[in-house]
Amino acid sequence: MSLQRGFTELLQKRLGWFPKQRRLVHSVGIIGAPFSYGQKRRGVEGGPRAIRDAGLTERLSGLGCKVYDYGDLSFTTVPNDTPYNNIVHHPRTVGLANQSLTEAVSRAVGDGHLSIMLGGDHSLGIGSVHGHAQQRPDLCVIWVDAHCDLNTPLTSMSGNLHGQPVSFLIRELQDKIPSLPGFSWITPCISAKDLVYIGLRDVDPAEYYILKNFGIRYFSMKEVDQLGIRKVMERTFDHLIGKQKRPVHLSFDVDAIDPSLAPATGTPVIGGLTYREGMYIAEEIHNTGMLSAMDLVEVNPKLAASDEELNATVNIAVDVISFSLGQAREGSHGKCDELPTPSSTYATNEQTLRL
Ligand SMILES: NC(=[NH2+])NCCC[C@H](N)C(=O)O
Ligand SMILES: [Mn+2]
Ligand SMILES: [Mn+2]
Repeated sequence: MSLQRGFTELLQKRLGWFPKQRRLVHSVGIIGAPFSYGQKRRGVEGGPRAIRDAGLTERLSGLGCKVYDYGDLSFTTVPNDTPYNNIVHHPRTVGLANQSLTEAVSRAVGDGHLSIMLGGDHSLGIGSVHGHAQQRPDLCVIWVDAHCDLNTPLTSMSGNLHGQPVSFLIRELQDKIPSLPGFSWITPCISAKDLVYIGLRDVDPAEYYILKNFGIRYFSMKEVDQLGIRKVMERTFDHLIGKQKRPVHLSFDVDAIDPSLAPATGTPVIGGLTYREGMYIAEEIHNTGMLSAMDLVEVNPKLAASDEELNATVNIAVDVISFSLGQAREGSHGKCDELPTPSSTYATNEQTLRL
């Protein structure tokens, strides 16, 4: 990308030569969600800042996206937020955060943007999908993650709500979900058939029960190995989109990528997606033309053992977003629409020199 931009800038400076107006790819709305109460390791609230500092806006603008930054949401820590059932931590704080995220995502999509939510922990998936669904009730969800985040408040062994968001979203599961303080506003908004997982490799017993008994489609790392990422994506789209196009919500947990590549995250699991598999997923989702909102969550700068680890993780996060928004390894149209000829080069060079 920077090579391409560098080339264009060089042509502009040296030759006074301008390519045709770049094609506008997307109008995107960025929402920062610096939130960590869905799990116990502080630091993941620094995700939005780290991802922005790595140049997200510039990368997206360079792709031709029109970027609108809604800034960071400010979340309230509810006092006396006692655990539900002595297990589930910070229910009121997590519930309230997701309520305001719902509004923010709904507004961004309502304003005509493709919503990009920067987490924060994955409990934020509740509000992001919920807010998206308020505008696009026919959406489907691709959840790229080492974990399926499908525990209910009654099955969670960790008590962390970032391991439970999907259970609040699926209609068929609702008679299994207790009423949690802080969560009364939620209405489930997807069916089990509207969801596909990619990258799973750490699934709890109750989560496996749900995957199997509710007919949820998933491609664990085993299927990625067996089929290859190309077939995984083909089958994902066959299942979710088929002939009837519909909006896609991509919820990307950075721990889907192998921890040797993206180590700064709270629940790393060995044996993850390669960089190339991660980018292939993002490229193919972009190619559907149906991406309407996405999440990039669980980047925890405080868990990086060095600057290299932090940069590696954050750069992958920016790459996943950029590839989902149209960056392509083969290069892309609209960057260079015509080549300068010797005569146009000469003429514009003269002009530049005279100025
Ligand atoms: N978003 C995540 N990183 N989730 C990890 C969840 C781990 C575990 N299954 C749990 O319920 O606690
Ligand atoms: Mn997750
Ligand atoms: Mn995960």
